[in-house]
Amino acid sequence: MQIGCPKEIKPQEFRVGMTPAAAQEAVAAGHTVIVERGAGLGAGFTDEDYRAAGAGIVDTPEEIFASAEMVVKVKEPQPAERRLLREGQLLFTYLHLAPDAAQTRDLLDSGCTAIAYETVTDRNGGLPLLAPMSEVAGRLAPQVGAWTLQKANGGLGVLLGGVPGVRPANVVIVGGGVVGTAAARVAVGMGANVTVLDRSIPRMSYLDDVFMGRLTTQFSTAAALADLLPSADLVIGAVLIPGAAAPKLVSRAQLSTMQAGAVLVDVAIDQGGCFETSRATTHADPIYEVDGVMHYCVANMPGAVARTSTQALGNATLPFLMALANKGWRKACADDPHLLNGLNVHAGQVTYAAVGTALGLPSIAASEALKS
Ligand SMILES: NC(=O)C1=CN([C@@H]2O[C@H](COP(=O)(O)OP(=O)(O)OC[C@H]3O[C@@H](n4cnc5c(N)ncnc54)[C@H](O)[C@@H]3O)[C@@H](O)[C@H]2O)C=CC1
Ligand SMILES: CC(=O)C(=O)O
Ligand SMILES: [Mg+2]
Repeated sequence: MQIGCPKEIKPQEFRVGMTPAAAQEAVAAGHTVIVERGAGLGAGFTDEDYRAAGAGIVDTPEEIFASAEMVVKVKEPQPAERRLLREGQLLFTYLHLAPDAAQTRDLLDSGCTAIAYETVTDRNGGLPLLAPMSEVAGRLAPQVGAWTLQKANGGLGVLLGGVPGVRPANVVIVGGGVVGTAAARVAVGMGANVTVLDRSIPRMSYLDDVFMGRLTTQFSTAAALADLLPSADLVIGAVLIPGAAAPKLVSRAQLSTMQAGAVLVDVAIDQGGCFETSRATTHADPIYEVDGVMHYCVANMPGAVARTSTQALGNATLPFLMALANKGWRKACADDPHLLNGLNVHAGQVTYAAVGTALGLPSIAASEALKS
């Protein structure tokens, strides 16, 4: 199979879809890999590294999209990339379609087959291609929250860990999954007073066990969150209903109950955000203020630490990438129901129910797409 890896073009996105190690494995299995010139530089990989792995270097994204049977990326295709997608072409990347009607329409119109990293599952009920980036974004969330809390950035002027004689910051983490747990680990490590809200009792039981009294868990209801907001210094949004638009858990009216200069970090922004006032921002301009409350809503947080993130993502995607290349997407998905769960769009149809529901579009079962 011809596999193509273009340079990411989302603002300040320095990750790359394939590492030289992944290219080397694909080439060793008999596939052809083409990589756009400079695609790996932001993550620390030179064109020479890819050449040494047996990949070809091409100058433009047009060359990649024109000849690759499978395009491997990190972020959802941007409008200029969507114009290059072809009927029958396989796209393997993050998509986050539920909050993104324009992208969904373009993918449907292109006739491509698109497998979304974020809805591929594993046998433990996890999301193995989302998890590595959630580990990164979760660890970054208290770090960027602490930065935003600094006075010069519009924040309260509160140090997360406090100092002897002065209380630490109150950090509320909504959603105790992969992002929430990673965020809790760092926030606890920085000395903050941490509360994690979730609706899964087994999840809270796990957190209670591993943190051994270093944080508080609370069942997530509107009332519980309303109680915590007035004293919260930093609120981290980390909920997920897989494939679906994030539920809005803090309304605009509730911002007035918070302290001026308190900070919301909405990690769930890639699924539309879990605070009513969230709108996606970029690393170039990450924060804004609404009603006195600072918001950080970068949809590609792991791009900030592109070296770590590219390696972590590449480790997780490689087995699936190899299955897709070796068997073709139909057989790979027929053999692996977890990979089939990643199928979001095929030949002009939505193949993931939560995406169809969020956007008011008809959808077919992914298993039906295997037959067409
Ligand atoms: N902005 C960025 O750069 C990145 C964003 N993300 C996003 O972060 C979000 C969280 O991802 P993961 O932690 O991997 O998901 P996860 O599935 O591991 O955890 C989500 C948690 O939310 C809980 N939850 C669901 N509804 C809830 C509610 N109403 N209140 C409280 N908790 C609730 C679930 O029980 C689960 O424990 C996703 O939207 C993901 O796409 C992930 C990586 C990077
Ligand atoms: C998960 C995601 O959207 C990211 O890593 O950018
Ligand atoms: Mg995203």
